[in-house]
Amino acid sequence: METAVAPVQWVGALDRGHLKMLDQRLLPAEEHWHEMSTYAEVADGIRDMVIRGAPAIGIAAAYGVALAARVLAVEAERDEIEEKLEDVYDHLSKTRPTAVNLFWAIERMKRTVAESSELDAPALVARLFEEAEAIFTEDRDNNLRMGRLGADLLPEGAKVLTHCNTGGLATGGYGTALGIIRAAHAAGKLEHVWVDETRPYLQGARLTAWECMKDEIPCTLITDSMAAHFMKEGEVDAVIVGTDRVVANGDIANKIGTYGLAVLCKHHGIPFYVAAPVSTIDFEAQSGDEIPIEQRSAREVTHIKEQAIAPEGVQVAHPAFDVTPNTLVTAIITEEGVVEAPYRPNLAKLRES
Ligand SMILES: CSC[C@H]1O[C@H](OP(=O)(O)O)[C@H](O)[C@@H]1O
Repeated sequence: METAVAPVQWVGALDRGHLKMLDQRLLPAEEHWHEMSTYAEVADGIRDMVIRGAPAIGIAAAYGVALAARVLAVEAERDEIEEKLEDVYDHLSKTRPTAVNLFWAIERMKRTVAESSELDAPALVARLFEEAEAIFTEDRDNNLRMGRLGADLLPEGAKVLTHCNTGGLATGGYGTALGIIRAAHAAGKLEHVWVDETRPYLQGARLTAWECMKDEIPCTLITDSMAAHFMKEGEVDAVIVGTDRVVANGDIANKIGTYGLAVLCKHHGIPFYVAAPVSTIDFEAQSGDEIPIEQRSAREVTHIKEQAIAPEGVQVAHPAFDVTPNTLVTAIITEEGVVEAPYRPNLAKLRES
């Protein structure tokens, strides 16, 4: 039975309910859900990585817009709501810069408002909650399709290595790369998953290992520095990662450490697959050079929880993502199909989907 946990859940009636958000900073030790009723709370949750993962960030932002409209509708008429939502879009879009799903979801909510000019304020609020729910359920359905397509690429008895967390916690509740791993496991094709701990934020150790153990997927936690060794020992048949942004030429941004895995795969002749819903494709950006790379705090590198693991005042670099050139990508697995090089024309076909 699939036990993938969705990172957000709407609870209660639309007019009185709230958004539950699982605090992923506390996993695996504690499952704590925040109750959110304002877009500012949702924005803080995204910025502080209470919720993280490209699709999950987009879903949360969509609910943030709907919550904002609900508050505005108490006193404002429809047209004033549309005007005031501009500040909400701006506030949410400034939370994190790399995952394109955030901007994709905000734009989709903005388009929904523009296309609902005939609705009065209460009806507009209801329509926005409907759209946020659609973004959520479409993502999970896309994950399931992506999972099946990706699992078909793997050999029987596959030993797969993955990086960061791309499971239910990062999406609408099934996963992109971890969704493929889930599907392969369900099909009896998966022997083993090597789970990169993914320093410094430890999404692999804290989140992916937690999801795999809940689903009884055989996994081994390794430090990021061990990946090369296991590839050299012939213990890795494929690497599957998620992504925060695919651009028009097939370059991809993903959690820091991904580029190194792609180079290792090239050296060892191991397929390097990227799992990406179409919502993660930025068709406007032409190459990876255009992808904004989030720089996060020094403390996330120098401390684990409250324990310092480096001398106070040491200089720290913390790019949270890196860019892998399309030349190192074996295939991009989307819900619309498996995309191979040449990426620019083949990705462009997805634009109409
Ligand atoms: C389903 S793709 C998730 C993607 O997002 C992660 O970044 P973060 O944990 O900082 O939001 C990582 O890059 C994953 O591949």
